Amino acid sequence: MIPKYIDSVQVKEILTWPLVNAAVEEALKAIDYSERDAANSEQSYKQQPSRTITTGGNASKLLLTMPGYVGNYNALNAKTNNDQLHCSSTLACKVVTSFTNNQNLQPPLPNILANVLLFDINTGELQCIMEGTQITAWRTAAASIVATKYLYMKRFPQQFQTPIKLAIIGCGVQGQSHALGMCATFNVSEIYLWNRTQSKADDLALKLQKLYLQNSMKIFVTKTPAEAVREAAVICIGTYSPNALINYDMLKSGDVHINTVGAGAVHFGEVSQDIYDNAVVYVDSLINARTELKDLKANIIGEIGQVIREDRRTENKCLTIYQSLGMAAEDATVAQAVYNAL
Ligand SMILES: NC(=O)C1=CN([C@@H]2O[C@H](COP(=O)(O)OP(=O)(O)OC[C@H]3O[C@@H](n4cnc5c(N)ncnc54)[C@H](OP(=O)(O)O)[C@@H]3O)[C@@H](O)[C@H]2O)C=CC1
Ligand SMILES: O=C([O-])C1=[NH+]CCC1
Repeated sequence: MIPKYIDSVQVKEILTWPLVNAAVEEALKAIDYSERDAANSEQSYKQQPSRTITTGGNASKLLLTMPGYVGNYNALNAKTNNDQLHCSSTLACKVVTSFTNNQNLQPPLPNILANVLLFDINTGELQCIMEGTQITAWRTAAASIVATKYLYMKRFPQQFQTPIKLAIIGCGVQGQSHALGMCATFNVSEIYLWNRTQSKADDLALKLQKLYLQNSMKIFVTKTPAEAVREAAVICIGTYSPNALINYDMLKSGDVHINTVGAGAVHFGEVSQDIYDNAVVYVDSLINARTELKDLKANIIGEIGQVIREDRRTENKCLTIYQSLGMAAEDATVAQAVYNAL
């Protein structure tokens, strides 16, 4: 069988926030294969060994391989208006590069470029190679959305309808997808945008203005990260900064939720140590956290998936962090949803 190639145009046509949020929530929720209860036929489970990171000459050029399996999960069917669930399994491997000089090329290329290999679950044949750059941008934001839903929005009686003030620190690919996904999913009353190069924050503000013309959402571009987070209840931060961009004194109170998805040489560092010192921290994957976050001094409570499975609530007034590394199971369920919809 010759595998199909599914390009970014085809992928983009299928991606919607309800579809991606649901697929990512299933991936996060699935229990680790080693902990599954074989007698429970209802249980979804996943296997995603620690990803490999290969340097392409130096630390600014990385290749990550991310294999993942999710079994027995509830998949939405995009062909039937996203509302019908069916039991599904998926096996995939994402190969993704992070080449941080790409943005300086003429014309520039995204720093993060990805492809997802999707396999036939019965025969192991390669079904398709799917362009995965958009999938990476959307699924990372979706994981932050799911984390915000469980770690922050559940504190309020009105839950997801509660108006929130949102800060976006870094308006690159991740900042943009976080802004668009958060505004599409939650009732964002005010959004504060900061980017080192201000023109990117201005462009994102214009895009949001056009999309939310009829809406009362207020949009601000700020000169500093401190101004952006001063009022914010939810903060999304996704940059390559090697130094912390926000610290504890900048926050409005200790009742804030932070999604941190990027960093410089390591997968953390854009948020200062005093924020970690005061926060309860959840990760997407403990397996990857054990290696990639081994130097992070933080109170890591566990995986966000456990909070979802137990429908557990965090305390009403606390500082929570969703420390995102990105995991293969998310890529697998989203790529499978796209493949099924074509
Ligand atoms: N957790 C996950 O699943 C994933 C994490 N990531 C991570 O997210 C981060 C962002 O990726 P992506 O959005 O694709 O990258 P982009 O290149 O699109 O954006 C990078 C952003 O970082 C900013 N930046 C870079 N250096 C600094 C600095 N020293 N100080 C302040 N801001 C800085 C850039 O600002 P400027 O515009 O001024 O250059 C830009 O806003 C990366 O760390 C990446 O590894 C990416 C994918 C998945
Ligand atoms: O999960 C992912 O795809 C990535 N995490 C960091 C760079 C890319």
